[in-house]
Amino acid sequence: MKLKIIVGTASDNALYVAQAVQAALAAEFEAIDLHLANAQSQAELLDLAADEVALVCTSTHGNGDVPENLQPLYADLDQHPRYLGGLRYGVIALGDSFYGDTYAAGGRLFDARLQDLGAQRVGDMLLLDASEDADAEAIAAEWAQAWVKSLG
Ligand SMILES: Cc1cc2nc3c(=O)[nH]c(=O)nc-3n(C[C@H](O)[C@H](O)[C@H](O)COP(=O)(O)O)c2cc1C
Repeated sequence: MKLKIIVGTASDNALYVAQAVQAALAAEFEAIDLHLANAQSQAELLDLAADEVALVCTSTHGNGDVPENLQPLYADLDQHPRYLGGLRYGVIALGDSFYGDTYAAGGRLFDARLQDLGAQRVGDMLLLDASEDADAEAIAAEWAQAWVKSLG
C-alpha cells in the first residue's frame, strides 16, 4: 500500500506535522509521497491508484478557511464534482481553539467535501490545537500509528 499526504499550510506547521507522520509511518507503506498542494497540482492529487490511500493534513486560515495553497483543490472538488467512492483517506486538522466556532474548520471543510463526493474517511479526524498541543508532531506521529492499523 502507498500513502499520499496532501498538505495545506500557510506557515509550515502542517508541513512539519506531515513530515513527522511520514517518518513515523515509513515502515508501514511501500512509499509515502508528500505533496504541498498548489494551483498546478490540484485535480490529479486525489486520483489515487487502487493501492493508495490519502492523508489530508491541513491548517485553518482566514475566517475558518482552508489555507491558500489548498484552495484550488478544494474549489476544484466543488466546481468539477466527481465520484470519489474509491478514495480512502484520513484527516489531520490543525487550528487554534482561540478561534472558537471556526476551530480546525479547514480540515473539517475538506473532510465534508470529500464525504459529499463519496470518499470514505478512515478513523476519526485528529484535531491539533495550537493553544493546547505543545508537541503537535509527536501527537500526530502517535495518532498515525493507530490510524494505519484501522486501514486494515
Ligand atoms: C490569520 C490566521 C487566521 C487563523 N484562523 C483560524 C481559524 O479560523 N480557525 C482555527 O482553528 N485556526 C485558525 N488559525 C490558526 C492556525 O490554523 C494554526 O496556527 C495552525 O497551526 C497554522 O498552521 P500552518 O502553519 O500549517 O498554516 C489562524 C491563524 C492565522 C495566522
